[in-house]
Amino acid sequence: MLEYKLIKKSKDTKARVGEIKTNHGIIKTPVFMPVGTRATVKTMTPEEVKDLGAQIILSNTYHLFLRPGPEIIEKAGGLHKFMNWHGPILTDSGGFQVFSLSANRKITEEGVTFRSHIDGSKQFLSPEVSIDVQNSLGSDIIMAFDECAPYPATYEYIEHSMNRTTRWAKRCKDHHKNTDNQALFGIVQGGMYKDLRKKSAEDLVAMDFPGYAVGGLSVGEPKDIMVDILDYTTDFLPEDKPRYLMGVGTPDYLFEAVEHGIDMADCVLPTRIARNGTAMTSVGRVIAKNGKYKEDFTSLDENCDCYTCKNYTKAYIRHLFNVNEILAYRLLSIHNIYFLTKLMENIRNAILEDRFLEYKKEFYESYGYED
Ligand SMILES: Cc1cccc2c(=O)nc(N)[nH]c12
Ligand SMILES: [Zn+2]
Repeated sequence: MLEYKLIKKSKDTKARVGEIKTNHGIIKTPVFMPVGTRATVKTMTPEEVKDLGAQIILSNTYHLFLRPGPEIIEKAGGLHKFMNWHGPILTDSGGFQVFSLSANRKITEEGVTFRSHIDGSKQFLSPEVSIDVQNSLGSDIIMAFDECAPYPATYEYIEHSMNRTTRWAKRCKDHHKNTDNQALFGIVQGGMYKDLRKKSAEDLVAMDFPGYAVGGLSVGEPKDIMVDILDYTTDFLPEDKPRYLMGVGTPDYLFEAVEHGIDMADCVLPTRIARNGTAMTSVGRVIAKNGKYKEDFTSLDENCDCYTCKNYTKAYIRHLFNVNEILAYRLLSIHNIYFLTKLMENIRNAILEDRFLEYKKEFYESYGYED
């Protein structure tokens, strides 16, 4: 049974520190969750992910539904056993991935038909199918089946989509039986329209979920709109439940999320940009694969104590990218995951010591953000 404990609220912002108790351990929040889309955090072993400070990882219903299929993971004893990760796991419900990955998708009240992006086969996901798949996976936190509406979108489109997502949330809740072991989170939608965000949040809170996600943001909207909608929306979410902002993972967005009352965030960025040769460092982004580092024998980030920064130089990492060595992906993934999990740990400590805004200012100056 999932329980959230609010430990401290910051005085001058909506930032807060808490703990989420799950069957697979306690999560200290605020927390950044690395994404392991297809039952692996790309190029990392679970032991490495754990050593980097990650407390909970994500996996994806859409991908695992298509390959290897929920039956195989259920036969393996569930996702924890299958991938040898014994901490908490959160699975997304599949809706978002259908819209971002598949072709020929058709949304009806019943659910979504689409063509698999792998072999073009006809597939169907619905609130009930999504819950059944997540139940087979055995994740600790499961997400309601929703539509993450595109941006920009008309008020009429968002209103219709949001109300259908609310009806789908009710179907998820009615269908979900394994409530002791899997906490179902509702996902607030409503696009960039405050009255629709309010209605979505209130309708979901009335269904009394154990936690709430804010979806439909970081979908291409300007940052100031995202922050404004997020700040407005979290006011309608209960203080005694976890709040999760989906799909956010750059340092500035993590600071903004925490500042406006968010406890959990996830993003593929740290491992995705790593494979593209980019590192997030204490002095901003470093394009480590860039030829200018050919003879730069300094560490990737002199203020970082991760395995990569302690043992390798920019010149070596650039060499690995230059000759397409797989170790390049691993070394930058190690650093980027550590960087974001460490950042959230530092943010948590700053809230506990009543210096969140000072820490944000200090980090922004060092990273090169304008506040
Ligand atoms: C992964 C992700 C990112 C961003 C937004 C969303 C969303 O609105 N709904 C779901 N289910 N997932 C999302
Ligand atoms: Zn490092």
